Amino acid sequence: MDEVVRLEHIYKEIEGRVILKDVNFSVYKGEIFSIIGGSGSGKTSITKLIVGLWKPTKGKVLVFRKNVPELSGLELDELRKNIGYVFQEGALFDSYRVWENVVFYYLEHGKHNKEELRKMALENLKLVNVDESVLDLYPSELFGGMRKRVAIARAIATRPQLIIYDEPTSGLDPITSRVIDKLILELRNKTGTTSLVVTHDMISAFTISDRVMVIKNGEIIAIGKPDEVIDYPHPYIQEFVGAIKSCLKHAKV
Ligand SMILES: Nc1ncnc2c1ncn2[C@@H]1O[C@H](COP(=O)(O)OP(=O)(O)OP(=O)(O)O)[C@@H](O)[C@H]1O
Repeated sequence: MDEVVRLEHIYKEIEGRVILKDVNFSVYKGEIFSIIGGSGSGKTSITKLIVGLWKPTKGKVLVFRKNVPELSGLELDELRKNIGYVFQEGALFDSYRVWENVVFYYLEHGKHNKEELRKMALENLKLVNVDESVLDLYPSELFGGMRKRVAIARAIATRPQLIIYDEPTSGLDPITSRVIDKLILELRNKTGTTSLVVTHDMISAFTISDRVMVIKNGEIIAIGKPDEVIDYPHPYIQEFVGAIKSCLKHAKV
C-alpha cells in the first residue's frame, strides 16, 4: 500500500520536556486515519511536524516520500500545496466573501478571472453539499456547520493529496457533528483523498475512520481498526472510550 505519511522514531523535545516519544505510524493512500487523545497528548504537534512547521528533535517525517525536515523553503511550499488543512476554527477570512475564501489560493497565485474563480468556488462548494446561495455571503453570516463546510471546500480547492482535519467537529452540536462526519466520509469516497483527522470526538473517530491511533502524553498506546482499538485492554483506552462504548456500537454515519 502507498504510504502518504510515515513517522519513524519521532522524538520532540521543547524546553527540556519530551512531548513526543518514539512515535511511529503510517497513513496510507485513501484512508481516513484519526488521531485521538486528551488535551496536551501531542496531536497537534504531530500535524505541525507533518506540514513542516516544526522539526523533530530526532526521527524522520516522510510525507509523499519526502523527508520534511530536510526540505527547502520552496520545497515546503510545494509540499503544503498538496496538503489541505481544515483549521479548528475554520480560519476563514472575515473580510472576504465565501467564494473568495474557497478559491483563496488561486486569488493569490492564479491567473484566473473572476467568473472562472466563482465557478471554481461553486464546484468545490458542491462537493461539500453547499449551493450557490452562500457564494456572496461573508463568513460572519454563516452558522457553525456551514462555516466548517466552507473551510473544507477551501481545503480541497487545490486538490491536495492529503487533508488534515483539526478537530472538525469541535464547537458543533451533536447533530451537526454527525453531518460533518458524513461529509468527511463522502468526500473521501468521492475524491479518494487521504484524510488525517485529529479529534477529541470519540464517536466521530470510531465511526468514520479506517484506522484510529490513540496517543497519551506523547506516546502511542494503540493503532488499529476501530473495532480492534475499542476493545483494546489498556486502562487508558477503556477509560477514554468506556463511557461511550455502547453508544458507539450502535452509531452509524
Ligand atoms: N510551543 C510550545 N511550547 C511549549 N510547549 C508546547 C508548545 N506547543 C505544545 N506544547 C506542549 O506539548 C504538549 C502537546 O501539545 P499538543 O498541542 O500537541 O497537544 P494536543 O493533543 O493537540 O492538545 P489539544 O487537544 O489540547 O489541542 C502539551 O503538553 C503542550 O503544552
